[in-house]
Amino acid sequence: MTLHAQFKLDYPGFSLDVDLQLPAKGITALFGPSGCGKTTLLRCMAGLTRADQGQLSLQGEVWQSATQFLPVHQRALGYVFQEAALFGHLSVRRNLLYGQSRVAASARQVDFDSMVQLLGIGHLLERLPLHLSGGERQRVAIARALLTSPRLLLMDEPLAALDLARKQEFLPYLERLHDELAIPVVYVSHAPDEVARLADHLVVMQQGRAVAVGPLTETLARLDLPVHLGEDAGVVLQAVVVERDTQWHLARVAFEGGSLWVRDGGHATGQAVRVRILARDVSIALQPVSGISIQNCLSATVEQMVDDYHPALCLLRLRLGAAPLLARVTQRSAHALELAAGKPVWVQIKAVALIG
Ligand SMILES: Nc1ncnc2c1ncn2[C@@H]1O[C@H](COP(=O)(O)OP(=O)(O)OP(=O)(O)O)[C@@H](O)[C@H]1O
Repeated sequence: MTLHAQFKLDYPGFSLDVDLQLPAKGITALFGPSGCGKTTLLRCMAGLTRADQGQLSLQGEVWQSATQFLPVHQRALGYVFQEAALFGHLSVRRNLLYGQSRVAASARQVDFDSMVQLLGIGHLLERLPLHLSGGERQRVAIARALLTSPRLLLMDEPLAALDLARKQEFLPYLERLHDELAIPVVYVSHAPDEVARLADHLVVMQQGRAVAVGPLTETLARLDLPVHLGEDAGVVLQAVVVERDTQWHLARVAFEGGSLWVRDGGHATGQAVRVRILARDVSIALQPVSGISIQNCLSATVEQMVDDYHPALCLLRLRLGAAPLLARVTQRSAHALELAAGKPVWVQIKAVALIG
C-alpha cells in the first residue's frame, strides 16, 4: 500500500517533475537544498497548488488524477507549516476543538486527551497562542492537525523557526509521534541531523527532481548522491541496546553486522535505537589496532570508493555484515593502504551519536 504522488509544474525558471511511490506509513523526509522544490511538492500534495499535471492517491483513494481534483478542504490531511498558524483570539483548547470539529464525531479517530498527552500540552490549554513559546505553538499546531483525524500528515520544516534549545526540546515529541502514529508523514527538511533522527524513508530532491528515493539507511549510504552532504555525510543504522556498563556509563548497541559501545543514553536493554556515524569519524587500518583510545574497532569490507568534495579526500562505502558504513580518508592514505573494492579492512569508529 502506497502513497503515489506524480506532479509536473512549471514556474518561470523552475520546473517540478516527480513521480514517487512512497510507503503509506512512517516518516518520509523530502530533503534537498533551498529552492529545490520541497515546499512546492508538499503544496501540490495538499492541493494548495494545482500542478499542470498531477496524480495523487493514498492507499488506492484518489485525491487527484487527470479528471479529478479534490480541493484541500476535502482531503483528509493535516498540514503543519514552518510557523504555526493558530487562531490568536482562541485559547489552545479552542484551537484544538476547532480542529476536531472539522470532522464528524463518527469519523473521529484521534482522541482529544491522548493527543494532548502525546504532545505534552495539557498545562497550556487555557493560554492564548501569544503566550506560548515557538516550540509550544508548533506542538499545539501538530495536535490540532492530528485532531482532524487525517490520513496523511504534511510537515514543512516545523523546526525552522525555532532556536537550537527549542529544537532540542521539540524533537522528542516528533520522535514520539513517529513511534505512535499509524498515519504516514511527509516531512520537509534541509537539516541532515533532523532527517537522520526522524526519517524512515528519504527523497533527495534537486532542481525540482527526485534524484534519490529509498529507505533511509541505504539511501544515505549511496556514494552517488548528487546532493553533497559534506561534513554531514554518514550513515544511520537501526540498532538495539544489548548491554549496559554502569561503571563507565556506556551501552553496547547491536546492529546487523556488529555492535558498538556508545555513551549510555539511559535506554533500557532491548530498546530499539538509531545510531548515526559520520564518515569523518571513521578511520581505516589493515590490521586490528591496539593501544589506542578508540573503543570501536570492527572488521569490514571496502565496497566502493569515490572522490570526495575536496581533491585531498575520498569517500569509501564499506560493509559491516549487512550494514553499510561510510568513511572519509585522504587520497594519500587510500593510496598507501591500497584500498580498493573487495579489500578486507578494520574500521575504527571515533564517535557515534545515539538517537532516539
Ligand atoms: N508561486 C510561485 N510562483 C513562481 N515561482 C515559485 C512559486 N513558488 C515557488 N516558486 C519557485 O519554485 C522554486 C522552488 O521553491 P520551493 O519553495 O518549493 O523550494 P524549497 O525546496 O521548499 O526551498 P526552501 O528550502 O528554501 O523552503 C523556487 O525557485 C521558487 O522561487
